[in-house]
Amino acid sequence: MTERLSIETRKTLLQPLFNTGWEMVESRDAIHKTFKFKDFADAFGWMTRVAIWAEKWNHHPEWSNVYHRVEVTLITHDVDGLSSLDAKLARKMDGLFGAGKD
Ligand SMILES: C[C@H](O)[C@H](O)[C@H]1CNC2=NC(N)=NC(=O)C2=N1
Repeated sequence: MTERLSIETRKTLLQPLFNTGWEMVESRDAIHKTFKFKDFADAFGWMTRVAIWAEKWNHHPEWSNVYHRVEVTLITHDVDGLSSLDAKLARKMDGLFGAGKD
């Protein structure tokens, strides 16, 4: 069962993400990050890799792409707020982003 993050869990799960550039969205219990790539092919390649994990975990990002930039918002719609699934997907996105550039 998916639950909204407690105050305590927010500290342990969200703080490391804030350190990598994720931010709370104003007026919504969600997190946002802008990922910037070398070009469109890198951006779309990353989105494709993320999409496979999103499907596997049945947890999907709100995102948009313009050329080499991808804007991502993560929220758990079922609970209208942040759950551990958002932290898990955010970590995966950061990991795949780091893996894409040497
Ligand atoms: C029925 C299905 O399990 C739900 O709609 C899933 C699909 N993907 C989802 N993705 C996100 N981000 N939040 C959800 O609550 C969610 N729910």
